[in-house]
Amino acid sequence: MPTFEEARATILDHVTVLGSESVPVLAAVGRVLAADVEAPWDMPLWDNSAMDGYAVRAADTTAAAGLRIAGYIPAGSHSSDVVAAGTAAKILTGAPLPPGADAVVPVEDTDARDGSVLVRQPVRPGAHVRRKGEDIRASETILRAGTVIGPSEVSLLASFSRLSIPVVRRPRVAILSTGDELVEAGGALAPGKIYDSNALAVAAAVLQLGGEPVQLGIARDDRASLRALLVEGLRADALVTSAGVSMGDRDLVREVLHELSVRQIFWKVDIKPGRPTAFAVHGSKPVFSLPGNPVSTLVTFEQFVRPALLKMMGHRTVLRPVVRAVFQEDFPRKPGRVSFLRVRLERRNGGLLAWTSGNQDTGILKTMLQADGIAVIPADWGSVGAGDLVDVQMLRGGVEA
Ligand SMILES: Nc1nc2c(c(=O)[nH]1)N[C@H]1C(S)=C(S)[C@@H](COP(=O)(O)OP(=O)(O)OC[C@H]3O[C@@H](n4cnc5c(N)ncnc54)[C@H](O)[C@@H]3O)O[C@H]1N2
Ligand code: MOO
Repeated sequence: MPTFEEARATILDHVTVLGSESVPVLAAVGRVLAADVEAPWDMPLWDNSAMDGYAVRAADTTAAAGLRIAGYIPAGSHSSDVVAAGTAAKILTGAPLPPGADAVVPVEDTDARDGSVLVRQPVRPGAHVRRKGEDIRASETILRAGTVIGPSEVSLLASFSRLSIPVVRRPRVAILSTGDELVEAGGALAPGKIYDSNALAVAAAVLQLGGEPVQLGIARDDRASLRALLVEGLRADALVTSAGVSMGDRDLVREVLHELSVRQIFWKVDIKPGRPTAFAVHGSKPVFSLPGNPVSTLVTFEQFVRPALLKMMGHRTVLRPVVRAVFQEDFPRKPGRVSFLRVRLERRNGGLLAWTSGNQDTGILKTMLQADGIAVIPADWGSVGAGDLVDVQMLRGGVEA
């Protein structure tokens, strides 16, 4: 049976980055650039003023002489009139520097009167001038493949009028619930039946990381039903099933997958919850069989499916940030397997404190809702005590304002 780390590493070894597609820049937000982007031209395109003021010859400003105002260049216009010795041109921020000028004097450092301007302090050549190409040079690589597209990247692309870019495809993730007890949410319940919450929970998790969920519905605990839906699911980029993988005599998922030539890589991981998790591949497509208890489904998705899908989408950062926190209670446990504890976090005096969010049974969904993170307790630890330092995977970013 693989350890937690072995299982996660094995999964990541078996998945590869999907192909790419060209999409509009706004549709690319949060997605991963699939090819380097080069600057088509210099940025700025030409020398221009960084201030509202006067374009001058720096040499003219050494004597406190008045310069005749010989032109006006607002943003959006340009002038090819040379700024001759003893003259200045009024200029606004962003406007191209006129020929002859080599510096800009901000308006607040001048006194203008009767068509001429007095510069109070000498300025050096280049003062308040944004040089052609000072930000970016033509043909420079401005974005590297692997970059996650956000507002700064979009700003850069828009400044070059680049409206579409190649990004890694979003995985289509087929989702299958299994079990005779399940009824699709919205349907009528009968004795012994419960609503299928896992399918929507997994779909939500897939959406949250940028994938495209494909709902297959519910397979019954018989071979024919499972087979039909699993075949359909294997057409997607990845398949996630829930339930039907433990010891019950009706836990048929792995058997039917095997009949469909899906190669099992492992079954069962040394973790709690989530031990019956299975991982298999169909060609290069990953197939995750998660345990059915809704908390186990969410926790194992988080630990195994999320990093794999992020890798398929080209992300290099596939794991949650981990923080160290001081545990605030006693949690009895025996050494053996890694435990995932749902914890609340609080920042006090610059340090992080962690409490369990309540009952840790896998039948208790409420404590998943109340968790800020998942504390990962190493396999060889015994009981966790107040004061112990624990590593916590952050499920939500940011802090309350
Ligand atoms: N003899 C053993 N029994 C069990 C073991 C074991 O090692 N030996 N492991 C237990 C653990 S741990 C888990 S987790 C479950 C996992 O079993 P399955 O993945 O086969 O899932 P089921 O038994 O079908 O269901 C478990 C539980 O979850 C509910 N469920 C299932 N699917 C959904 C869904 N889509 N939406 C909402 N709830 C769902 C189901 O009704 C059960 O209550 O096995 C233990 N047993
Ligand atoms: O995997 Mo079970 O996941 O411990 O509830």
